Amino acid sequence: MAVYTPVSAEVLAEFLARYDVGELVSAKGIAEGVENTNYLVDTTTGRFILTLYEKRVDGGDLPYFMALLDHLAARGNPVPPAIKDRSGTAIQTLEGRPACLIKFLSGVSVSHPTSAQARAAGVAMADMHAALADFPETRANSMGVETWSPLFERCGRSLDTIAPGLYDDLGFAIDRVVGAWPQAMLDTVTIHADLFPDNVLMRGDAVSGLIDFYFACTDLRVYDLAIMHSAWAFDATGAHYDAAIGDALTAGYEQRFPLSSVEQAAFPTLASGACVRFALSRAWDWLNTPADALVTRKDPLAYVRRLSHYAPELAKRTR
Ligand SMILES: Nc1ncnc2c1ncn2[C@@H]1O[C@H](COP(=O)(O)OP(=O)(O)OP(=O)(O)O)[C@@H](O)[C@H]1O
Ligand SMILES: N[C@@H](CCO)C(=O)O
Repeated sequence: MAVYTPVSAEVLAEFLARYDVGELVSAKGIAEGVENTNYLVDTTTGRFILTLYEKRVDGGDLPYFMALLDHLAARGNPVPPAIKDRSGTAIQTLEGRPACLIKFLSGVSVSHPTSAQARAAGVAMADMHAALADFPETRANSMGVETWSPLFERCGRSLDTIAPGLYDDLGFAIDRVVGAWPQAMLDTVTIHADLFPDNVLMRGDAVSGLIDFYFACTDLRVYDLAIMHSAWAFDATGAHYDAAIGDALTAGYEQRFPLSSVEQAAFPTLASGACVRFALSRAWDWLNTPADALVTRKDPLAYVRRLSHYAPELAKRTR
């Protein structure tokens, strides 16, 4: 589920009256997603997404995210900008939450992408990076390399309740990956930082939407590709790597940004960093979400297992 904050039809109709979008026809909560409340809203003029930002999105970051979406949309990237109301305001407050009405994009996110879809998604990421080259705003990565050790320590020995020995194994991996992090050697740009298959909408083999920019930040460009690679090229358990998908994704990206020898050499470390980052955020959520909550908890171990592919030297310490 992802409706943390209910919005009644009356309140929504009043909210929509600020915009030139016609009148409310129907609204229903969207089950996918875990971070924010999302409604699919139909009006007499079209279809929209209403997002109410929950705990993980800081309202103070919304102007950055919305400027980023406007920048990309203006350059032809398939992203959903927020709709502005009659006074030109995009970021609103609804039921005590920051909220935006967002352009609806057609397409579906695929759970098992084909090579052709992975290639198209790699091209779409490269197009996005090219379009962001002149985006002037910056935002620190709230899940960046310097946050991993503190978050790891906040999880603490409770990690061993997820799997015996996880505290020692993940701590070992974090030390190695952070120690080898190639920060100064690579381009720093604006990145999406969470371009999982569920954040790419597709129509057939074509990308029709890139969504969920709420981790977007200023960080290493090839780290964005590494995050995407780690998210797309494994089965759900994280134990099985699909080389055809990984290669297609990278080949699509390299049409525009061929990886230099330095980037190729850094890639396993960057991808291991992605494994650490998502293992940690999932572990934190796992430990802090009651087992009977309506939200489906994501498996941290699926990311720990991916480390064996990118960093076999860490494998003996991971499962
Ligand atoms: N602009 C859009 N156009 C069409 N569908 C959208 C749009 N934005 C969101 N959706 C739909 O809503 C779902 C949830 O959106 P989103 O991934 O942004 O939510 P979230 O709670 O931030 O999720 P996540 O767990 O991925 O962080 C998506 O899977 C997609 O089906
Ligand atoms: N994409 C993330 C969740 C949202 O940040 C994950 O699968 O762990």
